[in-house]
Amino acid sequence: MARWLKRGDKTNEKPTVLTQVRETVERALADIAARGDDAVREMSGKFDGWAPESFLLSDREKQDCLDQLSAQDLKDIEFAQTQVRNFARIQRDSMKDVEVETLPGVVLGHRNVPVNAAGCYVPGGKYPLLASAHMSVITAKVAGVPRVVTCAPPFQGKPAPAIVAAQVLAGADEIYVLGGIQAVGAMALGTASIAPVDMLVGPGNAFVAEAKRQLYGKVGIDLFAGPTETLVIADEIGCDGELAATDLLGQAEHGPDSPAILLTTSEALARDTMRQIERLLTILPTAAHAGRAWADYGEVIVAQDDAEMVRIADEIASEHVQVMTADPDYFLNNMTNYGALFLGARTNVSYGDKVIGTNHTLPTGKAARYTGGLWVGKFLKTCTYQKVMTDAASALVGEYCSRLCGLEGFAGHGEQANIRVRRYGGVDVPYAGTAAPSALTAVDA
Ligand SMILES: NC(=O)c1ccc[n+]([C@@H]2O[C@H](COP(=O)([O-])OP(=O)(O)OC[C@H]3O[C@@H](n4cnc5c(N)ncnc54)[C@H](O)[C@@H]3O)[C@@H](O)[C@H]2O)c1
Ligand SMILES: [Zn+2]
Repeated sequence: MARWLKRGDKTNEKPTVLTQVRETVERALADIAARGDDAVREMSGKFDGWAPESFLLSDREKQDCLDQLSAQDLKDIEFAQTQVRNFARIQRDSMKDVEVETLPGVVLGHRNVPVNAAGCYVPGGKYPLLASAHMSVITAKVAGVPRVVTCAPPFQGKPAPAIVAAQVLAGADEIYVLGGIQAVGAMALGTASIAPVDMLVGPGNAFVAEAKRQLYGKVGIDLFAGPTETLVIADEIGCDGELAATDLLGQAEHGPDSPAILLTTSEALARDTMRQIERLLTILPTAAHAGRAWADYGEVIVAQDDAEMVRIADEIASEHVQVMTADPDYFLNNMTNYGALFLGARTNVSYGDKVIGTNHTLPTGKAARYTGGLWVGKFLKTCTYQKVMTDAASALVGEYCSRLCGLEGFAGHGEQANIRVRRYGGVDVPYAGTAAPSALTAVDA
Protein backbone atom coordinates (compact mmCIF):
# COMPACT_ATOMS: atom_id res chain seq x y z
CA MET A 1 0.00 0.00 0.00
CA ALA A 2 1.23 3.47 -0.87
CA ARG A 3 2.25 5.85 1.96
CA TRP A 4 2.10 9.66 1.92
CA LEU A 5 5.30 11.22 3.33
CA LYS A 6 3.80 14.70 2.73
CA ARG A 7 0.36 16.07 1.97
CA GLY A 8 -0.52 19.66 1.00
CA ASP A 9 -1.88 21.80 3.84
CA LYS A 10 -4.65 23.10 1.60
CA THR A 11 -5.38 20.20 -0.74
CA ASN A 12 -8.78 19.76 0.87
CA GLU A 13 -9.70 23.46 0.86
CA LYS A 14 -10.05 23.68 -2.90
CA PRO A 15 -13.87 23.34 -3.06
CA THR A 16 -14.44 26.54 -1.00
CA VAL A 17 -12.04 28.49 -3.19
CA LEU A 18 -13.82 27.20 -6.27
CA THR A 19 -17.21 28.37 -4.97
CA GLN A 20 -15.89 31.90 -4.45
CA VAL A 21 -14.35 31.95 -7.92
CA ARG A 22 -17.58 30.63 -9.45
CA GLU A 23 -19.64 33.42 -7.88
CA THR A 24 -17.17 36.15 -8.88
CA VAL A 25 -17.21 34.89 -12.47
CA GLU A 26 -21.03 34.66 -12.61
CA ARG A 27 -21.38 38.28 -11.53
CA ALA A 28 -18.70 39.51 -13.92
CA LEU A 29 -20.11 37.71 -16.97
CA ALA A 30 -23.63 38.97 -16.24
CA ASP A 31 -22.24 42.50 -16.05
CA ILE A 32 -20.42 42.15 -19.39
CA ALA A 33 -23.58 40.75 -21.00
CA ALA A 34 -25.58 43.72 -19.70
CA ARG A 35 -23.16 46.64 -20.12
CA GLY A 36 -20.63 45.45 -22.76
CA ASP A 37 -17.55 47.63 -23.25
CA ASP A 38 -18.30 49.79 -20.18
CA ALA A 39 -18.18 46.76 -17.89
CA VAL A 40 -15.07 45.43 -19.64
CA ARG A 41 -13.23 48.75 -19.24
CA GLU A 42 -14.21 49.04 -15.58
CA MET A 43 -13.01 45.52 -14.74
CA SER A 44 -9.77 45.96 -16.64
CA GLY A 45 -9.15 49.20 -14.73
CA LYS A 46 -9.93 47.54 -11.42
CA PHE A 47 -7.92 44.31 -11.80
CA ASP A 48 -5.14 45.38 -14.16
CA GLY A 49 -4.98 49.20 -13.87
CA TRP A 50 -5.56 49.31 -17.64
CA ALA A 51 -8.37 51.26 -19.29
CA PRO A 52 -7.19 52.61 -22.67
CA GLU A 53 -9.43 54.12 -25.34
CA SER A 54 -9.09 50.95 -27.40
CA PHE A 55 -7.94 47.50 -26.25
CA LEU A 56 -7.18 46.56 -29.88
CA LEU A 57 -3.53 47.05 -30.82
CA SER A 58 -2.79 49.13 -33.92
CA ASP A 59 -0.08 48.13 -36.41
CA ARG A 60 2.09 50.86 -34.94
CA GLU A 61 1.71 49.52 -31.39
CA LYS A 62 2.50 45.99 -32.59
CA GLN A 63 5.65 47.23 -34.34
CA ASP A 64 6.70 49.08 -31.16
CA CYS A 65 6.55 45.79 -29.27
CA LEU A 66 8.54 43.92 -31.94
CA ASP A 67 11.17 46.69 -31.84
CA GLN A 68 11.69 46.18 -28.11
CA LEU A 69 12.95 42.62 -28.61
CA SER A 70 16.49 41.67 -29.65
CA ALA A 71 17.25 39.74 -32.82
CA GLN A 72 18.01 36.69 -30.64
CA ASP A 73 14.65 37.01 -28.82
CA LEU A 74 12.83 37.02 -32.16
CA LYS A 75 14.87 34.06 -33.46
CA ASP A 76 14.07 32.06 -30.32
CA ILE A 77 10.36 32.80 -30.65
CA GLU A 78 10.49 31.83 -34.31
CA PHE A 79 12.28 28.55 -33.48
CA ALA A 80 9.59 27.61 -30.95
CA GLN A 81 6.82 28.58 -33.36
CA THR A 82 8.36 26.48 -36.13
CA GLN A 83 8.32 23.42 -33.86
CA VAL A 84 4.71 24.00 -32.78
CA ARG A 85 3.54 24.67 -36.35
CA ASN A 86 5.35 21.61 -37.70
CA PHE A 87 3.83 19.19 -35.19
CA ALA A 88 0.39 20.79 -35.58
CA ARG A 89 0.62 20.22 -39.36
CA ILE A 90 1.60 16.58 -38.82
CA GLN A 91 -1.40 16.16 -36.53
CA ARG A 92 -3.68 17.92 -39.05
CA ASP A 93 -2.50 15.54 -41.77
CA SER A 94 -3.42 12.59 -39.54
CA MET A 95 -7.08 13.66 -39.69
CA LYS A 96 -8.69 12.47 -42.88
CA ASP A 97 -11.97 13.44 -44.44
CA VAL A 98 -13.83 10.24 -45.40
CA GLU A 99 -16.40 9.33 -48.07
CA VAL A 100 -17.42 5.67 -48.46
CA GLU A 101 -20.14 3.59 -50.11
CA THR A 102 -21.49 1.67 -47.10
CA LEU A 103 -24.32 -0.13 -48.96
CA PRO A 104 -24.80 -0.28 -52.75
CA GLY A 105 -25.80 3.28 -53.70
CA VAL A 106 -25.42 4.71 -50.17
CA VAL A 107 -22.56 7.17 -49.68
CA LEU A 108 -21.60 8.45 -46.20
CA GLY A 109 -18.85 10.90 -45.39
CA HIS A 110 -17.42 13.42 -43.01
CA ARG A 111 -15.51 16.64 -43.47
CA ASN A 112 -13.35 18.37 -40.86
CA VAL A 113 -14.52 21.97 -40.99
CA PRO A 114 -12.70 24.72 -39.02
CA VAL A 115 -14.72 27.05 -36.79
CA ASN A 116 -15.07 30.53 -38.28
CA ALA A 117 -13.71 32.53 -35.34
CA ALA A 118 -11.58 31.49 -32.36
CA GLY A 119 -10.70 33.56 -29.28
CA CYS A 120 -7.27 32.64 -27.89
CA TYR A 121 -6.49 33.63 -24.30
CA VAL A 122 -2.81 34.13 -23.45
CA PRO A 123 -2.15 34.34 -19.69
CA GLY A 124 0.00 37.14 -18.44
CA GLY A 125 -0.85 38.02 -14.86
CA LYS A 126 2.18 36.65 -13.02
CA TYR A 127 4.46 35.99 -16.01
CA PRO A 128 4.12 37.10 -19.64
CA LEU A 129 3.38 33.60 -20.96
CA LEU A 130 4.23 34.19 -24.61
CA ALA A 131 4.38 30.43 -25.29
CA SER A 132 0.60 30.26 -24.95
CA ALA A 133 0.33 32.47 -28.03
CA HIS A 134 2.08 29.84 -30.17
CA MET A 135 -0.01 27.07 -28.68
CA SER A 136 -3.38 28.65 -29.45
CA VAL A 137 -2.90 31.01 -32.37
CA ILE A 138 -0.64 28.83 -34.54
CA THR A 139 -2.75 25.76 -33.91
CA ALA A 140 -5.92 27.62 -34.91
CA LYS A 141 -4.26 28.90 -38.07
CA VAL A 142 -2.97 25.43 -39.03
CA ALA A 143 -6.53 24.16 -38.54
CA GLY A 144 -7.68 26.82 -41.03
CA VAL A 145 -9.62 29.17 -38.72
CA PRO A 146 -10.20 32.38 -40.74
CA ARG A 147 -10.56 34.83 -37.80
CA VAL A 148 -8.23 34.35 -34.85
CA VAL A 149 -8.67 36.84 -32.02
CA THR A 150 -6.23 36.90 -29.11
CA CYS A 151 -6.23 38.56 -25.69
CA ALA A 152 -3.48 38.86 -23.08
CA PRO A 153 -3.50 41.11 -20.02
CA PRO A 154 -1.09 44.02 -19.73
CA PHE A 155 2.11 43.15 -17.85
CA GLN A 156 3.45 45.71 -15.40
CA GLY A 157 1.04 48.32 -16.75
CA LYS A 158 1.57 47.98 -20.50
CA PRO A 159 1.37 45.45 -23.35
CA ALA A 160 3.95 42.69 -22.82
CA PRO A 161 6.31 43.02 -25.84
CA ALA A 162 7.21 39.32 -25.98
CA ILE A 163 3.56 38.22 -25.88
CA VAL A 164 2.60 40.71 -28.58
CA ALA A 165 5.53 39.60 -30.77
CA ALA A 166 4.48 35.97 -30.37
CA GLN A 167 0.85 36.84 -31.20
CA VAL A 168 1.93 38.79 -34.31
CA LEU A 169 4.39 36.14 -35.54
CA ALA A 170 1.84 33.39 -34.93
CA GLY A 171 -0.53 35.16 -37.33
CA ALA A 172 -3.30 36.53 -35.07
CA ASP A 173 -5.89 38.64 -36.89
CA GLU A 174 -6.90 40.85 -33.92
CA ILE A 175 -4.76 41.42 -30.82
CA TYR A 176 -6.36 42.92 -27.70
CA VAL A 177 -4.54 43.84 -24.51
CA LEU A 178 -7.12 42.56 -22.08
CA GLY A 179 -6.97 39.96 -19.33
CA GLY A 180 -9.00 37.74 -17.05
CA ILE A 181 -12.77 37.27 -17.04
CA GLN A 182 -13.26 40.51 -18.97
CA ALA A 183 -11.18 39.17 -21.88
CA VAL A 184 -12.87 35.79 -22.27
CA GLY A 185 -16.27 37.34 -21.52
CA ALA A 186 -15.85 40.01 -24.20
CA MET A 187 -14.62 37.53 -26.82
CA ALA A 188 -17.45 35.07 -26.16
CA LEU A 189 -20.35 37.47 -25.62
CA GLY A 190 -19.18 40.20 -27.97
CA THR A 191 -19.33 43.94 -27.24
CA ALA A 192 -19.68 47.03 -29.40
CA SER A 193 -15.91 46.92 -30.06
CA ILE A 194 -15.20 43.14 -30.17
CA ALA A 195 -17.24 40.87 -32.46
CA PRO A 196 -18.08 37.56 -30.75
CA VAL A 197 -16.11 34.39 -31.51
CA ASP A 198 -17.38 30.82 -31.92
CA MET A 199 -14.97 29.20 -29.50
CA LEU A 200 -12.55 30.06 -26.69
CA VAL A 201 -9.22 28.37 -26.16
CA GLY A 202 -6.11 28.71 -24.03
CA PRO A 203 -5.03 28.34 -20.42
CA GLY A 204 -5.41 30.79 -17.57
CA ASN A 205 -5.77 31.15 -13.85
CA ALA A 206 -8.77 29.90 -11.86
CA PHE A 207 -10.89 32.92 -12.95
CA VAL A 208 -10.15 32.44 -16.64
CA ALA A 209 -10.71 28.67 -16.55
CA GLU A 210 -13.99 29.09 -14.65
CA ALA A 211 -15.18 31.83 -17.04
CA LYS A 212 -14.56 29.53 -20.01
CA ARG A 213 -16.44 26.75 -18.21
CA GLN A 214 -19.45 29.00 -17.62
CA LEU A 215 -19.42 30.31 -21.20
CA TYR A 216 -19.41 26.81 -22.64
CA GLY A 217 -22.61 26.30 -24.57
CA LYS A 218 -22.78 29.94 -25.61
CA VAL A 219 -19.45 29.21 -27.33
CA GLY A 220 -17.29 26.11 -27.67
CA ILE A 221 -14.24 25.69 -25.48
CA ASP A 222 -11.11 23.63 -25.94
CA LEU A 223 -10.90 22.15 -22.44
CA PHE A 224 -10.68 23.03 -18.78
CA ALA A 225 -7.09 24.38 -18.58
CA GLY A 226 -6.65 25.99 -15.16
CA PRO A 227 -3.72 26.26 -12.75
CA THR A 228 -0.79 24.06 -13.74
CA GLU A 229 -0.26 20.66 -12.10
CA THR A 230 2.74 18.41 -12.24
CA LEU A 231 3.39 14.82 -11.25
CA VAL A 232 6.90 13.37 -11.20
CA ILE A 233 7.09 9.57 -11.26
CA ALA A 234 10.60 8.49 -10.36
CA ASP A 235 12.81 5.69 -9.13
CA GLU A 236 16.48 5.50 -8.16
CA ILE A 237 17.56 4.17 -11.55
CA GLY A 238 15.87 6.90 -13.63
CA CYS A 239 16.26 9.93 -11.38
CA ASP A 240 17.93 11.56 -8.38
CA GLY A 241 16.71 13.94 -5.70
CA GLU A 242 18.13 17.08 -7.28
CA LEU A 243 16.49 16.39 -10.65
CA ALA A 244 13.13 15.49 -9.08
CA ALA A 245 13.21 18.60 -6.86
CA THR A 246 14.12 20.87 -9.79
CA ASP A 247 11.26 19.50 -11.88
CA LEU A 248 8.70 19.79 -9.07
CA LEU A 249 9.60 23.39 -8.22
CA GLY A 250 9.95 24.30 -11.91
CA GLN A 251 6.19 23.84 -12.29
CA ALA A 252 5.13 24.87 -8.75
CA GLU A 253 6.53 28.27 -9.76
CA HIS A 254 3.45 28.85 -11.98
CA GLY A 255 1.51 30.05 -8.96
CA PRO A 256 0.62 29.34 -5.34
CA ASP A 257 -2.25 27.07 -6.42
CA SER A 258 -0.16 24.72 -8.59
CA PRO A 259 0.10 21.18 -7.17
CA ALA A 260 3.44 19.37 -7.55
CA ILE A 261 3.48 15.68 -6.60
CA LEU A 262 6.30 13.17 -6.34
CA LEU A 263 5.32 9.51 -6.78
CA THR A 264 8.15 7.05 -6.27
CA THR A 265 9.01 3.49 -5.30
CA SER A 266 12.02 4.72 -3.31
CA GLU A 267 11.68 6.22 0.17
CA ALA A 268 15.35 7.26 0.02
CA LEU A 269 14.72 9.21 -3.20
CA ALA A 270 11.57 10.75 -1.68
CA ARG A 271 13.44 12.00 1.39
CA ASP A 272 16.36 13.28 -0.65
CA THR A 273 13.95 15.15 -2.99
CA MET A 274 12.26 16.84 0.00
CA ARG A 275 15.66 17.97 1.33
CA GLN A 276 16.67 19.27 -2.10
CA ILE A 277 13.41 21.20 -2.39
CA GLU A 278 14.11 23.01 0.88
CA ARG A 279 17.60 23.84 -0.38
CA LEU A 280 16.42 25.06 -3.80
CA LEU A 281 13.71 27.21 -2.22
CA THR A 282 16.45 29.28 -0.58
CA ILE A 283 17.93 30.20 -3.99
CA LEU A 284 15.12 30.05 -6.57
CA PRO A 285 14.13 33.64 -7.52
CA THR A 286 10.47 32.59 -7.85
CA ALA A 287 10.44 30.80 -4.48
CA ALA A 288 7.54 32.93 -3.26
CA HIS A 289 5.09 31.22 -5.64
CA ALA A 290 6.82 27.84 -5.71
CA GLY A 291 7.28 27.63 -1.93
CA ARG A 292 3.64 28.37 -1.22
CA ALA A 293 2.47 25.92 -3.85
CA TRP A 294 4.74 23.24 -2.36
CA ALA A 295 3.56 23.89 1.21
CA ASP A 296 -0.13 24.07 0.31
CA TYR A 297 -0.48 21.53 -2.50
CA GLY A 298 2.79 19.54 -2.65
CA GLU A 299 2.63 15.78 -2.02
CA VAL A 300 5.13 12.95 -1.71
CA ILE A 301 3.87 9.39 -2.17
CA VAL A 302 5.86 6.17 -1.80
CA ALA A 303 4.37 3.24 -3.72
CA GLN A 304 5.24 -0.43 -3.84
CA ASP A 305 5.89 -0.97 -7.53
CA ASP A 306 5.32 0.44 -11.02
CA ALA A 307 1.84 -1.07 -11.26
CA GLU A 308 0.73 0.74 -8.10
CA MET A 309 2.26 3.98 -9.42
CA VAL A 310 0.18 3.63 -12.61
CA ARG A 311 -3.01 3.18 -10.54
CA ILE A 312 -2.27 6.23 -8.36
CA ALA A 313 -1.19 8.36 -11.31
CA ASP A 314 -4.39 7.53 -13.21
CA GLU A 315 -6.39 8.51 -10.13
CA ILE A 316 -4.55 11.87 -9.88
CA ALA A 317 -4.98 12.45 -13.65
CA SER A 318 -2.36 15.20 -13.60
CA GLU A 319 -1.93 17.74 -16.36
CA HIS A 320 1.82 17.00 -16.71
CA VAL A 321 3.41 13.66 -15.90
CA GLN A 322 7.16 13.29 -15.99
CA VAL A 323 8.38 9.69 -15.88
CA MET A 324 11.98 9.17 -14.80
CA THR A 325 12.16 5.46 -14.02
CA ALA A 326 14.08 2.43 -15.27
CA ASP A 327 11.33 1.74 -17.85
CA PRO A 328 9.41 4.91 -18.82
CA ASP A 329 7.61 3.13 -21.67
CA TYR A 330 5.80 0.97 -19.12
CA PHE A 331 3.89 4.14 -18.17
CA LEU A 332 3.32 5.11 -21.81
CA ASN A 333 1.81 1.69 -22.42
CA ASN A 334 -0.26 1.45 -19.24
CA MET A 335 -1.34 4.93 -18.07
CA THR A 336 -4.69 6.26 -19.28
CA ASN A 337 -5.25 9.61 -17.48
CA TYR A 338 -2.75 12.41 -18.16
CA GLY A 339 -2.54 15.66 -20.12
CA ALA A 340 0.91 14.96 -21.52
CA LEU A 341 3.70 12.49 -20.74
CA PHE A 342 7.39 13.43 -20.58
CA LEU A 343 9.35 10.20 -20.82
CA GLY A 344 12.89 9.80 -19.51
CA ALA A 345 15.23 12.15 -17.67
CA ARG A 346 16.44 13.89 -20.85
CA THR A 347 13.17 15.75 -21.32
CA ASN A 348 10.96 17.66 -18.89
CA VAL A 349 7.79 19.76 -18.69
CA SER A 350 9.62 22.99 -19.45
CA TYR A 351 10.63 21.72 -22.92
CA GLY A 352 6.95 21.05 -23.62
CA ASP A 353 5.85 24.35 -22.10
CA LYS A 354 8.17 26.45 -24.20
CA VAL A 355 9.62 24.94 -27.30
CA ILE A 356 9.66 21.25 -28.23
CA GLY A 357 6.51 21.39 -30.35
CA THR A 358 3.76 19.52 -28.48
CA ASN A 359 0.96 21.76 -27.22
CA HIS A 360 1.27 23.07 -23.66
CA THR A 361 -2.42 23.86 -23.14
CA LEU A 362 -3.47 20.78 -21.21
CA PRO A 363 -6.33 19.52 -19.02
CA THR A 364 -6.26 20.28 -15.27
CA GLY A 365 -8.58 19.48 -12.36
CA LYS A 366 -8.86 15.81 -13.46
CA ALA A 367 -10.20 16.81 -16.90
CA ALA A 368 -7.51 14.43 -18.22
CA ARG A 369 -10.02 11.64 -17.49
CA TYR A 370 -12.00 12.71 -20.55
CA THR A 371 -9.82 14.87 -22.81
CA GLY A 372 -6.31 15.37 -24.08
CA GLY A 373 -4.79 18.80 -24.59
CA LEU A 374 -5.34 21.52 -27.18
CA TRP A 375 -4.53 20.47 -30.75
CA VAL A 376 -5.72 21.21 -34.29
CA GLY A 377 -8.60 18.77 -33.88
CA LYS A 378 -10.18 21.03 -31.23
CA PHE A 379 -10.70 23.77 -33.84
CA LEU A 380 -12.30 21.38 -36.33
CA LYS A 381 -15.88 20.24 -36.42
CA THR A 382 -16.19 16.73 -37.82
CA CYS A 383 -19.42 17.12 -39.81
CA THR A 384 -21.11 14.20 -41.51
CA TYR A 385 -23.06 14.08 -44.78
CA GLN A 386 -24.88 11.46 -46.80
CA LYS A 387 -26.07 10.89 -50.36
CA VAL A 388 -28.25 8.13 -51.80
CA MET A 389 -27.19 7.53 -55.37
CA THR A 390 -29.83 5.12 -56.72
CA ASP A 391 -33.60 4.64 -56.56
CA ALA A 392 -33.12 1.07 -55.32
CA ALA A 393 -30.95 2.25 -52.41
CA SER A 394 -33.51 4.88 -51.40
CA ALA A 395 -36.30 2.30 -51.47
CA LEU A 396 -34.27 -0.26 -49.52
CA VAL A 397 -33.26 2.16 -46.73
CA GLY A 398 -36.78 3.62 -46.80
CA GLU A 399 -38.45 0.28 -46.04
CA TYR A 400 -36.26 -0.29 -42.98
CA CYS A 401 -36.69 3.32 -41.92
CA SER A 402 -40.48 3.17 -42.22
CA ARG A 403 -40.77 0.09 -40.01
CA LEU A 404 -38.32 1.53 -37.43
CA CYS A 405 -40.34 4.77 -37.31
CA GLY A 406 -43.39 2.63 -36.61
CA LEU A 407 -41.67 1.15 -33.56
CA GLU A 408 -41.16 4.67 -32.23
CA GLY A 409 -44.62 5.91 -33.12
CA PHE A 410 -43.22 8.64 -35.37
CA ALA A 411 -45.81 9.13 -38.10
CA GLY A 412 -44.14 12.10 -39.77
CA HIS A 413 -40.74 10.45 -39.88
CA GLY A 414 -42.36 7.31 -41.28
CA GLU A 415 -43.98 9.31 -44.04
CA GLN A 416 -40.62 10.87 -45.01
CA ALA A 417 -39.54 7.31 -45.75
CA ASN A 418 -42.82 6.12 -47.29
CA ILE A 419 -43.01 8.89 -49.88
CA ARG A 420 -39.57 7.87 -51.15
CA VAL A 421 -40.35 4.18 -51.15
CA ARG A 422 -43.39 4.96 -53.34
CA ARG A 423 -41.54 7.32 -55.67
CA TYR A 424 -38.31 5.45 -56.12
CA GLY A 425 -39.72 2.10 -57.03
CA GLY A 426 -39.97 -0.09 -53.96
CA VAL A 427 -43.26 -1.63 -52.96
CA ASP A 428 -45.46 0.79 -51.04
CA VAL A 429 -45.02 0.22 -47.33
CA PRO A 430 -48.03 1.30 -45.31
CA TYR A 431 -47.18 3.09 -42.13
CA ALA A 432 -47.34 0.62 -39.29
CA GLY A 433 -47.26 2.98 -36.35
CA THR A 434 -49.87 4.07 -33.90
CA ALA A 435 -50.81 7.42 -35.48
CA ALA A 436 -53.40 7.64 -38.30
CA PRO A 437 -51.41 6.24 -41.23
CA SER A 438 -54.12 6.30 -43.87
CA ALA A 439 -54.62 10.03 -43.57
CA LEU A 440 -50.93 10.62 -44.15
CA THR A 441 -50.63 8.30 -47.13
CA ALA A 442 -53.80 9.78 -48.56
CA VAL A 443 -52.31 13.29 -48.70
CA ASP A 444 -49.63 12.08 -51.02
CA ALA A 445 -51.66 9.57 -53.06
N1 LIG B 1 -3.46 24.27 -18.00
C1 LIG B 1 -2.57 24.75 -18.82
O1 LIG B 1 -2.38 24.27 -19.92
C2 LIG B 1 -1.76 25.95 -18.41
C3 LIG B 1 -0.70 26.37 -19.21
C4 LIG B 1 -0.02 27.53 -18.85
C5 LIG B 1 -0.40 28.25 -17.73
N2 LIG B 1 -1.43 27.79 -16.97
C6 LIG B 1 -1.91 28.53 -15.82
O2 LIG B 1 -2.27 29.82 -16.24
C7 LIG B 1 -2.34 30.64 -15.08
C8 LIG B 1 -1.87 32.04 -15.39
O3 LIG B 1 -2.36 32.82 -14.33
P1 LIG B 1 -2.04 34.34 -14.14
O4 LIG B 1 -2.85 34.79 -12.98
O5 LIG B 1 -0.58 34.53 -14.10
O6 LIG B 1 -2.53 35.05 -15.47
P2 LIG B 1 -3.96 35.12 -16.17
O7 LIG B 1 -3.72 35.93 -17.40
O8 LIG B 1 -4.58 33.79 -16.33
O9 LIG B 1 -4.87 35.95 -15.17
C9 LIG B 1 -4.63 37.29 -14.95
C10 LIG B 1 -5.96 38.00 -14.88
O10 LIG B 1 -6.71 37.52 -13.77
C11 LIG B 1 -7.60 38.54 -13.38
N3 LIG B 1 -7.73 38.52 -11.92
C12 LIG B 1 -6.74 38.49 -11.01
N4 LIG B 1 -7.25 38.52 -9.76
C13 LIG B 1 -8.60 38.59 -9.89
C14 LIG B 1 -9.69 38.63 -8.96
N5 LIG B 1 -9.50 38.61 -7.64
N6 LIG B 1 -10.94 38.69 -9.45
C15 LIG B 1 -11.17 38.68 -10.78
N7 LIG B 1 -10.17 38.65 -11.68
C16 LIG B 1 -8.91 38.59 -11.25
C17 LIG B 1 -7.04 39.84 -13.87
O11 LIG B 1 -7.97 40.46 -14.71
C18 LIG B 1 -5.82 39.48 -14.68
O12 LIG B 1 -5.81 40.08 -15.95
C19 LIG B 1 -1.54 29.96 -13.98
O13 LIG B 1 -2.45 29.46 -13.02
C20 LIG B 1 -0.89 28.79 -14.73
O14 LIG B 1 -0.70 27.69 -13.91
C21 LIG B 1 -2.13 26.68 -17.32
ZN1 LIG C 1 4.88 25.14 -16.86
